[in-house]
Order: sequence, then C-alpha cells, then structure tokens
Amino acid sequence: MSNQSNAELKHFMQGLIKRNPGELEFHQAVEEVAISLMPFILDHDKYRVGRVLERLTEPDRIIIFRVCWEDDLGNLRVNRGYRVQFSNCIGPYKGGLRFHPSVSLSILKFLGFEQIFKNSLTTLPLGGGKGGANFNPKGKSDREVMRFCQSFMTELTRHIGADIDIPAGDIGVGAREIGYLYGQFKRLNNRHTGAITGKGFDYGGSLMRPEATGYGCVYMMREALSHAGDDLDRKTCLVSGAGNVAQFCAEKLIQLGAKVLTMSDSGGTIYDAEGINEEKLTWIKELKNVRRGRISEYTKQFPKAEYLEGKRPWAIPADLSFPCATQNELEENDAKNLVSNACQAVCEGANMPSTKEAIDVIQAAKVIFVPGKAANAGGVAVSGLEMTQNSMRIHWSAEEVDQKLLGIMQNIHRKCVRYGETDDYTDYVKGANIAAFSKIADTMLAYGVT
Ligand SMILES: NC(=O)C1=CN([C@@H]2O[C@H](COP(=O)(O)OP(=O)(O)OC[C@H]3O[C@@H](n4cnc5c(N)ncnc54)[C@H](OP(=O)(O)O)[C@@H]3O)[C@@H](O)[C@H]2O)C=CC1
Ligand SMILES: O=C(O)CCC(=O)C(=O)O
Repeated sequence: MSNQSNAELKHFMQGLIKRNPGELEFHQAVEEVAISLMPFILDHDKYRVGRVLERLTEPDRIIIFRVCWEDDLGNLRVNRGYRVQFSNCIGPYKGGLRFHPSVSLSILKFLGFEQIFKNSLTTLPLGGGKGGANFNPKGKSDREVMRFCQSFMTELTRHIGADIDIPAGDIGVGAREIGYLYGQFKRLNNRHTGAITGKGFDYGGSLMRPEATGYGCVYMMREALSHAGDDLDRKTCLVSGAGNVAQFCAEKLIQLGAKVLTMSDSGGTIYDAEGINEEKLTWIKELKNVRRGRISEYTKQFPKAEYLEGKRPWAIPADLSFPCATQNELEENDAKNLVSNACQAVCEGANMPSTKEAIDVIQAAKVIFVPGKAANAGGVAVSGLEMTQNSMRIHWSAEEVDQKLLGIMQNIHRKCVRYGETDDYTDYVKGANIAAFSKIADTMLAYGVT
C-alpha cells in the first residue's frame, strides 16, 4: 500500500473509531474493507470526492427497542431488540436476526455492514441490514421462545415489509423462531407477504434455504480449489459449529467425497478421525435441531471419536478449514497451526470468524482464504430467491434453486478473481471488497447527495 493510502486509511479509521467508540467488531469489519478499498478509492477520484466510504459506514438508521415478555414461572423479563437498517442503496434492507446473549450494537453494526457487501456480490437487488436481541434461546421452553418472538415482532413489525426490510435467521434464530416471528407478523398485519425469509416451505419458504449457506460455502471452496488446479475429493476437513451453516457445510462435503473430521459448539470440539458420515450427521442434526443438546454427547453415541473440551478444531491437521460458528473464532495462533499443518484453504461459513491477525498469517503463507462475505453469501442469495418466489406466487423445485445457488456462487468466485488476482496469489478479500463496493458506490453517486 502506498504512503498516501496508508495515511488516508489511518485518518479514516481514526474518524470512524471516534464516531463509534468501543465498537470493536464494527471497527474490525470496516478496517478489513477499508484496507482493500483505499488504494482503489484513491485511483477513482469520484469515490473520494463523493465521500462514499464515509457515507457507507454510517447506517441509514438504527432502531433499538424494549422487548418485554413473561417466562413460564410468570416472571417478567426484559431484553433489548435492535434492527440496524444499514443501506438500502441497491434494494430493501436484508439480513438476519441474531438471538444470543452477546448481541450488542457493535456486533449488529459489523454484521449489517458486511451484509451490504455480501448482498451486492449476489447480484440480487438486496440492501444490507441486521438485527436481533440479547435474548438467549438456550434452556428456554418453546412457549417462552414463542412469547419472546411475539413481543419482539410486535415492535419490529412497523419497521419491516416485503419492499422495506426483510429479516431472516442467524445465530439462535432457526426454523422454530422464524415460525413464531412470521406468525406474529401475519397476525398483526393481516397479510401474507414475503416480509421474512427462511419461512417453512408450507407457508411460503423456499426449498433449499436451510441448506443454502452451508452448500454455498462448499461450492465456493470447490471453485477456489478448481481455480488452483485441485478438487475436493478425499480432502480432510475441519468444520466448526454444529448449527445451520455447519450442518449443511458438512453435508455437502460428505456428498462431494470429502472427509469431515470435526464439528463443535461453544463447549468444545468433537474429533472423529474416521470421518463424520451421513448417518452420524443425521444424529447430530437431531441432537442440535430437535433435542437441542450439546456436541459433547457425540462421543457417547460414537465412542471412537474424541471430545476436546473448551477447544476449537484448528490444531488438528487437515487439508481444508470451514469456520462456521461465530465471529473471531479463528485467531492468530489458530492460523499458525493451520499453516504449519499444511492446510490448503480456509473458506468462511460464518461472518468474520477470522481475526485480522489470523487472515494476515493465512494470506502471508499463500493459503487460499475466502472471506465470509463471499463464501457464505449463498444463504442470503436463496433468501433473495425466496422473495422472488413469494412475489411470483410460485415455488421452484429444489433442483432449480440449487442450480441458481451454484450459478450465484460461481459468479461471486469469478468476481473475486477479477478484482483480486495477482501474479502468485488470488486475494479473495480484496476481490470481494472491490467487486461489491463498485456497484454500491456507483449507485450512491447516481442518487446524488443522499
Ligand atoms: N444461517 C444462515 O443462513 C447464515 C449464517 N451466517 C453466519 O454463520 C454463523 C453460524 O450461524 P448459524 O449456523 O445460522 O447459527 P446457529 O445458531 O444455527 O449455530 C451457531 C453455532 O455456532 C456455535 N457458536 C455460537 N456462538 C459461539 C461462540 N461464542 N463460541 C463458539 N461457538 C459458538 C453454536 O454453539 P452453541 O450452540 O454452543 O452456542 C452453534 O454450534 C454465524 O456467524 C452467522 O452469522 C452467515 C450467512 C448466513
Ligand atoms: O437470509 C438472509 O436474509 C440473511 C442471512 C444472513 O444473516 C447472513 O447472510 O449473514
């Protein structure tokens, strides 16, 4: 990076940190983008003069609200709900809802900011947003989760709509929560519209939406390997997480002939040297989606596997890595382990799972690294396809949706290569950021001063 780019970057980040004090995850997400974009912006004066990056890092609006509900014992509980409507430049706000005790404004701003870029990469007309609450669904009864979702939606409903803002799931918001949220939306508005995605198939959902993020991530890995003259066959894989993204990432890897060695949750990692096959994965899905149990139980069912309490998967030797749990779950030392174990590629199923220091280590070793905004865009892409099907009042078959998903992931890969190829390395971070930014920035300039 030139001295001028460095100076501009420093100045920009100082301003951002001053305007958003203490929002560490938001700073991290913006810095990763700004490092890629600053030289590009300096080469294109219209973006610098138009102060596009400054405008793009200021959300259109943030809604914060009280969510009051009653638990099974009749106690009143109070949580905080949020919706960050970050940018509707290229389409209505679109992005998931996260229910997790760690939810904060910083986390939702980082997620909403990333979402603008990810959604741009899909080529669908989707803006960026994110929301959620510091509510912990773990250990709550179905009725408690329902009452919470109904209270949450009672406020959120006035801010969303099929052409305004379309939430979906994320951590802690799966099929059950979407059902309760959409049921309340429908009741309050007396209308059936595509105002939420990830809906059950019977009430307007798209086939393949549950699978889309994990499958899309594997399609992206396959493209990246193919670009490097390799393939997935018999590759050993580390997958973190055991939720929606991790389950379907593992499923597609198994289908395509790779060997999944690990899955994890916030308690620890299971390491199955024989590989997690379809039957074992079905058991994990039942454990996580129905019984809502802990991954540690796997070793009781499959005693040859090991449970590594409190550990992440990254110290285990394997060819490929798929962080699919949460932000900053892959740190500098983990990256060093991956590199010393000759890991060939990292494809991020989660949002910002790797720290900046980890990415630096991985890229310096010329290991393939595909960032979440490119690698996990399949989920929101199929949400976009769900919106299209809702508007057209039709359902596409699973094969049709899967083909479209594959096409979108291949197209994202091509764009990353177009903007990120250098002599000896494909910089997918730079490629994804510039490809996504150009479209948003040109649209912002077309709108004038807004
Ligand atoms: N669902 C989707 O379509 C998309 C999701 N993503 C991203 O993928 C990631 C996973 O989302 P999703 O699978 O939907 O969520 P789920 O809630 O289905 O699963 C989350 C998984 O991550 C684990 N996890 C959560 N927090 C932590 C933590 N602090 N430390 C270790 N493990 C943790 C959970 O373990 P435990 O149960 O113990 O908490 C669980 O196994 C997130 O980053 C999300 O933003 C990105 C694009 C689309
Ligand atoms: O499907 C969606 O709208 C959003 C998915 C999501 O939250 C994400 O891409 O991080």
